[in-house]
Amino acid sequence: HVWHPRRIQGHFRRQGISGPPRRLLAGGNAGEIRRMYARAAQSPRKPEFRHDVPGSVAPHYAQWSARYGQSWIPVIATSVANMLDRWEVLNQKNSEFEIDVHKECHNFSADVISRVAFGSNFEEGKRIFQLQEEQIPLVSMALRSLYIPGFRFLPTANNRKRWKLNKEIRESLQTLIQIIDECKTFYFAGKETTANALTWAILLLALHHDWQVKAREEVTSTCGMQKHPDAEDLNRFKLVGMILKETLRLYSPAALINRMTCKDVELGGINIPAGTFLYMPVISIHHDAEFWGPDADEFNPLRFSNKGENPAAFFPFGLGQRICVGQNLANIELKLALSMILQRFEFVLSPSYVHAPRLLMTIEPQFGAQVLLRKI
Ligand code: HEM
Repeated sequence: HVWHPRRIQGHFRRQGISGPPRRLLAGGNAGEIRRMYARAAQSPRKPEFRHDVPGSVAPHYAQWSARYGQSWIPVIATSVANMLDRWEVLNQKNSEFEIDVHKECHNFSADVISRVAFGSNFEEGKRIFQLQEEQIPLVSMALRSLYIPGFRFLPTANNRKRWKLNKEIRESLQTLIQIIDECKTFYFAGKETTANALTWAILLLALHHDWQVKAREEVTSTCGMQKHPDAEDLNRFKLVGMILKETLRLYSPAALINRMTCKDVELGGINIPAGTFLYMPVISIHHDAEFWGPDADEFNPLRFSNKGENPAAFFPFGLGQRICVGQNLANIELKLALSMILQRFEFVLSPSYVHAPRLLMTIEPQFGAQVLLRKI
């Protein structure tokens, strides 16, 4: 009873998440919560009919979240900082040095999804990510090849390899937690998409140096060159936000969204029978000159400067009931990582970078994303 809360508190502290101090033998923070409610109830009645409800209804949340912050940001910032510290070590001669940011971004987003969703770090989840990475080309091939009913049950070499990987992933996760399939989606959806979005954002800013300079100015004028951005800083990063949207438009990691009709439907005046496999071509809609104008294929973050977005033309996170549950996390993660990279490094494309976007479940640079960095 006494040790368990301390262990839990230690567990969160190690991940950079602090909270109110624990009171020994007082039922955790229950006493403090009771006092906060009592104070809220005694505070003078307000003459006006105002709607600032949370302070009276959830006083402990209002006060603690203001004092200790919301949890993702410091955790993710620690993860970015670890990556950037490693980059600095590579830069011992204090000159320009090359990094494949594609690999780096994958390790980073793997670390983040492990920490925020599973409470472990990348080292512990490594085997699961390796196995899922091996699965990507197999699944990608299976999706593209001719469909023969029952084929996926035949013991072909490819299928046997898929089954074996699946079994190993399942066994690795079983030791961690019980809701296996949800966890597989979380690991995969949380890592690949975000890693590739960050990779493309870095490549685009390496190519468009003017935007890199403007974005860096925005970041450093808001929170300097040292401080890890907090939630309020992130809200002020308008240009960084526009750059990320433009990245998600041009290189939408989820390039195609699949659906299978479960009953006969009519769509746009066409009858579609049950069991038809449909693609929503997100990437093509994001590049449609009819909607975006003649510069649809150009990098122009300004197009996101004022007007609200049209969800029929811009939906990198999907739409409707199955919209991405990780959208919020992804946006915070991308903004934090990009702004912290801008604080510490200047970068240009390396001559060894070869532009070859390809779809392998998500859109990735086929030969890596080599950029030359220089510490600021
Ligand atoms: C830039 C990053 C990301 C992009 C572009 C993205 C995109 C998407 C899209 C388009 C869908 C809908 C798929 C469909 O309708 O069939 C989706 C679903 C999903 N995403 Fe993301 N995602 C991103 C990051 C994340 C992260 C960080 C997580 C993990 C926390 C995550 C977890 C999920 C899950 C669990 C679903 C399935 C939701 C459901 O079916 O109800 N995603 N994502």
